[in-house]
Amino acid sequence: MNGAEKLQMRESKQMPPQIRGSETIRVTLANCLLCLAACQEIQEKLYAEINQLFGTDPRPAEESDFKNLPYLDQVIRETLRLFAIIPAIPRQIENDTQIGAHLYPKDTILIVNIAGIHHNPKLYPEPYKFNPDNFTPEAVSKRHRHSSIPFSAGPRNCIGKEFAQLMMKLSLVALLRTFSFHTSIKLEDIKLKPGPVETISGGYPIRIKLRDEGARR
Ligand code: HEM
Repeated sequence: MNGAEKLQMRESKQMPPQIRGSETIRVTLANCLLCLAACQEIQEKLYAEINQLFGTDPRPAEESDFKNLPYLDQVIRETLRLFAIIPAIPRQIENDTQIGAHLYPKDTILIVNIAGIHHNPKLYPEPYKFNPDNFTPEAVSKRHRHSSIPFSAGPRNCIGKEFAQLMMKLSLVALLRTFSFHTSIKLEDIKLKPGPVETISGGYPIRIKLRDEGARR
């Protein structure tokens, strides 16, 4: 079986279509723009990083640029922490398994609570605040490597992870170079709507402004 056939088989047998497609990217990008609109100082810090790299050069971003945009990476990782769009995943265990004080018999279905991990105050002291500094190299080095798992972990993790991150970075750079985003919504007032991909209930208003011609690159 070649790589494409394997991917097709995994897609058709395992996952609801929303989880494996562009829906995940669309929802995460919308969540990210809302976070940036609600936190202007973070949006401007990100814009400054992008502006410093591109200056007056009108060329579009490409993959090799992203090693020079560390704050962009932090912003996306923090968005996926705060809004774990796939908040939980099931796992059926193959053998009797001891976890802490509990012995789970073979075939038990356990739920990995991704959102619970991401909002654990022992890992993130202010779990409901949008704070990309949760993902500075220093902060990451102090936490367990599975303290942020929006794409799951292990051999069955998300096969589209790299593609999704690339698409989100390309889109955000293009959007932020041209527009600024504004809202009066407070992130703490947002309600989530459960589904295969968790979205924000009822939508939310964002004002999009064209950046000044002088500031725009
Ligand atoms: C922000 C974007 C995305 C997030 C947060 C995300 C998250 C996840 C998660 C949590 C899983 C479950 C893995 C598990 O059960 O351990 C998964 C599986 C999967 N994802 Fe994604 N995903 C995203 C984008 C994508 C994209 C763009 C594609 C396709 C190009 C994709 C393809 C898949 C496939 C095929 C699986 C099933 C893997 C398997 O069962 O072996 N995902 N994803």
